Amino acid sequence: MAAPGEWVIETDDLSLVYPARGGRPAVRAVDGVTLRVATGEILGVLGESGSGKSTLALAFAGNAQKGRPVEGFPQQAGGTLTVMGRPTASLSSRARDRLTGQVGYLSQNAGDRLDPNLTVGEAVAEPLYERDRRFDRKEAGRLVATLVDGVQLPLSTLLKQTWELSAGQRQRIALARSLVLEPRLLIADEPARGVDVLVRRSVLELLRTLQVDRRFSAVVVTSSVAEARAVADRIAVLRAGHLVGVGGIDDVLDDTVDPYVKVLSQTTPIDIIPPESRRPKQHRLD
Ligand SMILES: Nc1ncnc2c1ncn2[C@@H]1O[C@H](COP(=O)(O)OP(=O)(O)OP(=O)(O)O)[C@@H](O)[C@H]1O
Repeated sequence: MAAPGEWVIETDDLSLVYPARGGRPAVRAVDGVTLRVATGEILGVLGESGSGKSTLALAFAGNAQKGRPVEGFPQQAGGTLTVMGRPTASLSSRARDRLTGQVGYLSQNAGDRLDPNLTVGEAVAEPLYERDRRFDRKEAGRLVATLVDGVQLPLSTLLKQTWELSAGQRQRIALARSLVLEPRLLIADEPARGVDVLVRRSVLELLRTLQVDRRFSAVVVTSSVAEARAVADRIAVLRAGHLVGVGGIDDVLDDTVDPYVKVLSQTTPIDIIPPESRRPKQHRLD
């Protein structure tokens, strides 16, 4: 258990709302969530569709505020959220930009959203130049090559256009891109959702390997116990915006009386990676 001050994310009774817009009623997507993420751990977030996982991930990446939010982002309607020591509710826009720049965010479809006009090398390096137009080219090349190697793709990939890659390769490149600014915290929202089941696991295992090597903290939204086991130290389970379990995976699955968690806990054993196999030894190149 981490000592006080070693939490990279802390929420207390956090509620997140999408305000009413254009005739649509307001939606309370997250309701009264209290949890903490320790420095250096990966917290997996599980829950059925619509339970509030993506909304929580957006807030953890620094995108929720007290005032009226940008379209698509939630409003912090109650409670507190502190990310890397900074309460997020009423940051100035400059402080918010600084925070969102320090947190890596990987969305479900990040691979598909890579600019098709860029080479892979340019796509991975782009955040460096968005932050500092005069960033040293040699240093950028070194960082990008290390990351592309880290996501288990050959360096020849750097010269390809992003559209030339498979969906799984694109998602790996998106993972590399989300790490190029060397974030202390990565928020990954179902980072392998769009890719097929086998490749999906390899993306998650890669994320785990990179996290061990680079020692960042992470919150990873996943859709199955197997994926959570492959990647997370602890899990938090959401149901209809409420936190219904948090802790070690087996403890949460054993202890709960929540019907959704019960269903999760009955996932067939074949779907579950045994602990001794969690550290990937080899990666397939897809
Ligand atoms: N931009 C938005 N505007 C209004 N309501 C939204 C918005 N995004 C999500 N919601 C609503 O908030 C609730 C939680 O959605 P959220 O996407 O966080 O759930 P989720 O657990 O990530 O679901 P999924 O697994 O399907 O991605 C749902 O009722 C959803 O309809």
